[in-house]
Amino acid sequence: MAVFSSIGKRFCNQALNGSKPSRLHFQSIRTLLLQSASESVKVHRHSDADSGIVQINMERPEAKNALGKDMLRGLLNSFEAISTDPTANVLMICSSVSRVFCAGADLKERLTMNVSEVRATVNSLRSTFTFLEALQIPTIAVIEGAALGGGLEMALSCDLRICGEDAKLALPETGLAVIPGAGGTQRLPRLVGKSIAKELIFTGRKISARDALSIGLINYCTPAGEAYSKALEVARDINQKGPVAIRMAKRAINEGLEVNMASGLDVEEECYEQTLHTNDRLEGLAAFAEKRKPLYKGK
Ligand SMILES: C/C(=C\C(=O)SCCNC(=O)CCNC(=O)[C@H](O)C(C)(C)COP(=O)(O)OP(=O)(O)OC[C@H]1O[C@@H](n2cnc3c(N)ncnc32)[C@H](O)[C@@H]1OP(=O)(O)O)CC(=O)O
Repeated sequence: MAVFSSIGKRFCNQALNGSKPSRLHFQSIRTLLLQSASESVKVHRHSDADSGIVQINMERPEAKNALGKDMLRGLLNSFEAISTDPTANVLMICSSVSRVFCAGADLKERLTMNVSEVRATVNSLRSTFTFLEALQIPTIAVIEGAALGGGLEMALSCDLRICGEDAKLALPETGLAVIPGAGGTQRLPRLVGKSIAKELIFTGRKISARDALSIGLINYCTPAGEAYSKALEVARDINQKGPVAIRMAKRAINEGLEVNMASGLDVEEECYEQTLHTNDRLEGLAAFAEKRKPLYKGK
């Protein structure tokens, strides 16, 4: 489905949470509703100079964006569609629900499941977030309010995390007598180190955006309500770069960090090679020589 829409004032929950609005809240951001992946997941494409920026909005207010079956299916469908779209350059994952990014696993649905259904659901959460992490394009989690359990695990699967200062982040699963099962035990320590990750997972403690910034869990802590504006600024910056270069830089970093330095440098060489034969590389040099902005086509 493709419907022109404007996500202007309600593009993300920060516009609804009663906090002081930033200038950007009053801009109408023109987007195209590409896909209603499910009742609770909507995919928008930004237009004009921002085409290349794709945005997923989670919209399940009655359950604070908890990851029930419909939401999870919608997210996976969206990620799959974006993975095959050569014109998508950067993805922002947002919430349309006030004061919450995502409340994690759907605990009411979970109550009705037997052991094998729980196992299948957790496996599905884990594989969906692994798919998200493996997307070739940069991904940004835009967090205002609560990012808890599976909600934080989704954000951990993104490349960047940008939070309003009222955000609260936690992996509270041990308080429910389970462990973070959607990648949290693996991605959190890789990001913040073993010792801090253990403390956060053992205690389930909620931390503020400022504390999250200080331990390297997030990239920016903005004034409350301004995470979206900052994320859009970063997305616009990325969207203007050579698309093949951005994909190759992400691949080189992700694959290189899983191996030793010598093999990592081989990965870098292989990724550089992919940029060598693009018209965009020549366009970058021509634009420099002609003192103008480059116009990249992703080829
Ligand atoms: C991925 C794996 C595990 C997990 O993710 S475990 C889940 C971890 N998440 C939580 O423990 C969060 C629980 N929710 C809250 O702490 C709060 O609801 C909130 C998100 C901080 C919001 O608080 P607020 O006061 O604004 O709202 P309410 O608490 O009144 O909630 C409104 C409404 O939403 C329902 N709800 C909230 N969270 C969930 C949820 N996770 N699942 C289902 N429903 C949720 C809440 O019950 C209220 O509904 P009512 O019918 O109105 O009571 C690993 C693995 O998979 O195992």
